[in-house]
Amino acid sequence: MKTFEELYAELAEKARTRPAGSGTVAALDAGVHAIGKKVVEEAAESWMAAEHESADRAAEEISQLLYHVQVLMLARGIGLDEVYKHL
Ligand SMILES: N=c1c2ncn([C@@H]3O[C@H](COP(=O)(O)OP(=O)(O)OP(=O)(O)O)[C@@H](O)[C@H]3O)c2ncn1[C@@H]1O[C@H](COP(=O)(O)O)[C@@H](O)[C@H]1O
Repeated sequence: MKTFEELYAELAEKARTRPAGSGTVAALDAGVHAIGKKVVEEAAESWMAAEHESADRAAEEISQLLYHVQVLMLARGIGLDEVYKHL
């Protein structure tokens, strides 16, 4: 288990070191447009799971949404603080 902040730190490190086999590195290389499409796809899956499936399934889809949102942030060079200041 990891927190939102711990996942962001892990993904930022992947972006910096670019290890072979990293899905995050592949997503970053695909670019903002492709990442944005994944965000929308996972948002829809989160909505459908919340409406029609168990809370655990919805939580799983939401975790994937949060992952792709973080990848989008990294692709645009947006840090956690830049988002938090708007909360
Ligand atoms: N938390 C996640 C995470 N959540 C979602 N995903 C990606 O999002 C996809 C969502 O799964 P779906 O089944 O909904 O999508 P899919 O359509 O089957 O998948 P695709 O064919 O579109 O890839 C997964 O296949 C993963 O590619 C994630 N990929 C990585 N992480 C974590 O990110 C960290 C870095 O991962 P790597 O960069 O791969 O090393 C690790 O701690 C991972 O656990």
